[in-house]
Amino acid sequence: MSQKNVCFIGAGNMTRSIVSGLVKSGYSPKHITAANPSQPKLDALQQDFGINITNDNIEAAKSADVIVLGVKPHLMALVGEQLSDLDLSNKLIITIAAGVTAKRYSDYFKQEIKLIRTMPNTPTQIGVGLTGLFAGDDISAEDKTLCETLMATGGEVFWVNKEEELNQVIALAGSSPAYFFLFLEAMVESAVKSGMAEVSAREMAQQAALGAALMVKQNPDLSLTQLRNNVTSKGGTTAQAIATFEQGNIRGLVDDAMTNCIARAQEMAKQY
Ligand SMILES: NC(=O)C1=CN([C@@H]2O[C@H](COP(=O)(O)OP(=O)(O)OC[C@H]3O[C@@H](n4cnc5c(N)ncnc54)[C@H](OP(=O)(O)O)[C@@H]3O)[C@@H](O)[C@H]2O)C=CC1
Ligand SMILES: O=C(O)[C@@H]1CCC=N1
Repeated sequence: MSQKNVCFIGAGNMTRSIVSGLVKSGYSPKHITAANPSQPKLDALQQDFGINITNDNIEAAKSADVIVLGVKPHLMALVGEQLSDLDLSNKLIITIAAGVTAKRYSDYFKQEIKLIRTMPNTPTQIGVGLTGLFAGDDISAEDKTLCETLMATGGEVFWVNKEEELNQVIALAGSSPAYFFLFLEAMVESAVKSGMAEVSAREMAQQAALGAALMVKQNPDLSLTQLRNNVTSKGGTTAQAIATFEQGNIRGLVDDAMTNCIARAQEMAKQY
């Protein structure tokens, strides 16, 4: 991969995940800079990955070929204002923010910019992430390849044809690691309530989750229902657990959660 200078504006959770994926895949930390107002997260990134750090967004962006916007959506206007005096015409801007539409960025940065919208997730930090990507017709094949190559260091990439489809990527992959963590939390809480040590309960639940995820991935010809049925003996223990989930309308609950996730992204798109 050609080593472009990449800067991250904002050094929070998602920036850390992407930087980790990049460096672990062999991207030179000398070509990576993170900018953040407070110091501790920057220090941790420098210590863990050897990247350059600064408190100055403009300094970071000046020497960058690629600027990754890693701040919360409500701060995007402020960051755009801060960088608006720079000539950004030769830089590729990648945003990871949920719910800020591509057309808003030219207003924020007060100039036409080359922008690709992405939706990564935190498993990117260990190379098993998924990033949804959207580029308008104005973006060159070269810039698309550059963005894809950078984001693919953290796992799989998936281009969407319409910008609205990124909201489905949020519900399915950007936000969803938190759903699975919630499920594991609930399992561990139940086991602890029954008297098991938390550390043992977590170990068993996490190994079962890992095994289940790998079985799904390694058996693309088996339906999810088949994989579930293979665990579920008639009149047995799993059947009782599954019946309890179904009685609690787990499918309806998941549908509501994902629908509300998408609705929030749509609401944010009007807000920011
Ligand atoms: N977390 C996730 O799983 C995912 C997040 N995203 C998107 O990533 C973006 C960041 O989320 P996340 O990493 O979770 O958030 P974090 O709060 O962890 O990180 C945001 C960072 O931005 C910094 N910051 C605040 N103001 C500025 C500024 N003016 N200039 C530069 N940096 C600034 C904050 O610094 P300080 O703490 O010092 O205020 C903080 O370190 C969001 O837009 C979100 O939608 C997308 C996919 C998944
Ligand atoms: O919760 C959020 O808004 C961000 C986007 C996807 C994951 N975290």
